[in-house]
Amino acid sequence: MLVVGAGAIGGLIAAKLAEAPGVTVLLAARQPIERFTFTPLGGEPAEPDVAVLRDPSELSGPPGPPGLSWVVVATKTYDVGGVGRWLGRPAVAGATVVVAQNGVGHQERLAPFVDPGRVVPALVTYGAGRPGPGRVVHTLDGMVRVPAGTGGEGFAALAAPTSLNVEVVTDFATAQWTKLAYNLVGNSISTITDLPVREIGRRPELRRIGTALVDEARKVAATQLATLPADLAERMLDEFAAYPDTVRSSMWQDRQAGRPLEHDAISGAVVRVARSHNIDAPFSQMATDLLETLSPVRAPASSVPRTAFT
Ligand SMILES: NC(=O)C1=CN([C@@H]2O[C@H](COP(=O)(O)OP(=O)(O)OC[C@H]3O[C@@H](n4cnc5c(N)ncnc54)[C@H](OP(=O)(O)O)[C@@H]3O)[C@@H](O)[C@H]2O)C=CC1
Ligand SMILES: CC(C)(CO)C(=O)C(=O)O
Repeated sequence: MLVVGAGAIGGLIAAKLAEAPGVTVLLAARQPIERFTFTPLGGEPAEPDVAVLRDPSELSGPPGPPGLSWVVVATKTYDVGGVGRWLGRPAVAGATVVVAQNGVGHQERLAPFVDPGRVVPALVTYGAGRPGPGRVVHTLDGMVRVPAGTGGEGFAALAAPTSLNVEVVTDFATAQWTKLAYNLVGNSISTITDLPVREIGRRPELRRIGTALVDEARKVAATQLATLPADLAERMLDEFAAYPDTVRSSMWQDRQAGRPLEHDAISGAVVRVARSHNIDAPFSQMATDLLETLSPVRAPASSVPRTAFT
C-alpha cells in the first residue's frame, strides 16, 4: 500500500500499518527524508519497516494485483492538488483511496484525480506532530473512523492485525460534523491564541467561545442530516482540558512552521454551508477571517521568531 504525505498523520498511519505481516508500506514524501522515525505514545523513536519514495516514477508495477490495492492520502487539504502525480500512476489505478484529512467533502476534494466510488473518507482522532522532516511523534490516542460499506470495511480489515484502531460507523454524517466541530474549536482557537489545545478547556473565556462555535456548528450540521448532541461542547471542552500539554493542533503546527492554514476546510466549510442555508455563523466567520489574516498564503508570516515545536 501507498501513503501519500509523510507528515504527522501519514507517518502515524504508515508506521502502524507496517505492523501487518506481509503488507508492504510505501510512504510518498515531498521533501527529502534521510530517516523516517516514529515515536509511539510514551515510547522511544523507532524506524518502522516503511520505504520512503520521493518520485512517483518509483511506483512501478501494473494496475490491480500485484499493483497496489490501497492508497491513503494524508496531505493537508490545501495540498491535495499535488497528489495527482501519485494517483495518476498505473500501479495505483485500481486502488481504493482512503482520504485521512480533516474537514468535509473528501470525495469532492479528490474528484479531479479519483472516481468518488473509489474514495473512502476517513476521520482521524489521533493526535500527532512532526518536529522535523521524517520525524513523527504520536501525541494523543484515538482512532480512524470510516463509513460502513465495502471500502470502509476493507480498510478496517487491513488494519485489524495492527495497532491502527479503525472503526466503521453507520451515521457517517454525524461522525464527520462532530469531528468538524472538534477542529472548529480545537484548531481555530489554539491557532489564533497560540495555545495548546488543553487551554481551550481550562480557560472560562475560551470555553465560552468554544461553546458558541459548537452551537453554530450544530445548526449548520442539521442541514446535512448530522445530529450533534446538546452536551457536545461541554464533553469536548472537558476532554480538551484533560489533554497532555504535548497535544498541539495540526493547524497550530502549520502556524508555527510558517505553512498555510487549513481554515478554509474547517471554519470556512461551516461558513459556506451556513450561507447556503441562510444561517448566521458569526463566530465561524470571525475565526475564518482571523485565520485568513494569519495564514501566510495571503499575509507574510510574522517576523517575530517562533520557537520550534519539539
Ligand atoms: N496532526 C494531527 O494531529 C491531526 C491531523 N489531522 C488532519 O490530517 C491531515 C494531515 O495533517 P498532518 O499529518 O498533521 O499534516 P502534515 O503537514 O504534518 O503532513 C502533511 C504531509 O503531506 C506532505 N505533502 C504535501 N503535498 C504532498 C505531495 N504532493 N506529495 C507527497 N507529500 C505531500 C507534506 O510534505 P512537506 O513535508 O513538504 O510539507 C507533509 O509531509 C490534515 O487534513 C489534518 O487536518 C487530523 C487529525 C489529527
Ligand atoms: C488532534 C486534534 C483533535 C486537535 O484539535 C486534531 O484533529 C488536529 O490537530 O487536527
